[in-house]
Amino acid sequence: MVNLVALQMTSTPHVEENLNIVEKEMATADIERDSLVVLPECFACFGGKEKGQLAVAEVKGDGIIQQRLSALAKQHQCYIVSGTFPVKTQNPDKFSAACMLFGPNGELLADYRKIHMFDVSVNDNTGSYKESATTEAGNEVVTVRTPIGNIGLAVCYDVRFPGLFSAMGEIDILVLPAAFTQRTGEAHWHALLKARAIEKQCYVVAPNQSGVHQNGRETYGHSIILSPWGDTLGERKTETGFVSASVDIAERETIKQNMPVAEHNRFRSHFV
Ligand SMILES: O=C(O)CNC(=O)[C@H](CS)NC(=O)CCC(=O)C(=O)O
Repeated sequence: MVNLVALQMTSTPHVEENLNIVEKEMATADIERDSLVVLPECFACFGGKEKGQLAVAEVKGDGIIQQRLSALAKQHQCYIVSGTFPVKTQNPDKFSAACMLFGPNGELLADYRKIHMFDVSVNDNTGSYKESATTEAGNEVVTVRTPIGNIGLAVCYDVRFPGLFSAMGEIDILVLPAAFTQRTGEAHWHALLKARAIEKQCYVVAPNQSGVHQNGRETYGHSIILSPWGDTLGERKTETGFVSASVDIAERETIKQNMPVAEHNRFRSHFV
């Protein structure tokens, strides 16, 4: 069995404050060895000044956020997905949204950079979003084989693009850290995530930001864990805290044998 865990937060613009919340929540929860703990998008720094994240962006491999998450994974002997945090790029005016996976010995196992930029208008109190103004889009699909299963990494707005998940090929677990807005969350969060769980016949661990943030943005919460059949195994609608589910990855085999969609897919050649 594998213990899947999503941490819901209302992150602030302050890295130290957010790191302390993660460490406190993990200290109080009974995180089993080899659990997969997933943090939400922008867990370390959310909102604040327009370029708040730019100010705290780290160099890959050499930053306080990476060091603290690596140490936390080692301390709890678990896997930690870093939600996202800003990592410096060649462009001094932009960072990339890094979603890193740390293993139970603190080792860096994967480094995904959010591909789809949320440049949209939403009828909420923020109105228009222009993520590409400060964030450099990634361009690499990342999956990683681990002892607890094959893990695909995606972030927030990525969930709307089925081609990314087709390109991932066979995965047991999809992790999807998010900062979904209240408005689009009400409309699309559950439908999109259930669609990914059902079409990929995989588990989905989707921690979201929740509540009203210091910059006035409102995020939807409803962090959720879904089965390969699309059933809700756990959900946390509001407030900071964990949602978890203990699952048997082998259950996927029965679902796939009964409904071998990957083999029946007539468009498979288009992606992999
Ligand atoms: O910029 C920050 O401070 C934190 N980052 C975010 O909030 C990101 C980019 S603006 N949000 C999303 O991608 C929302 C996607 C979404 O809500 C949808 O696809 O409906």
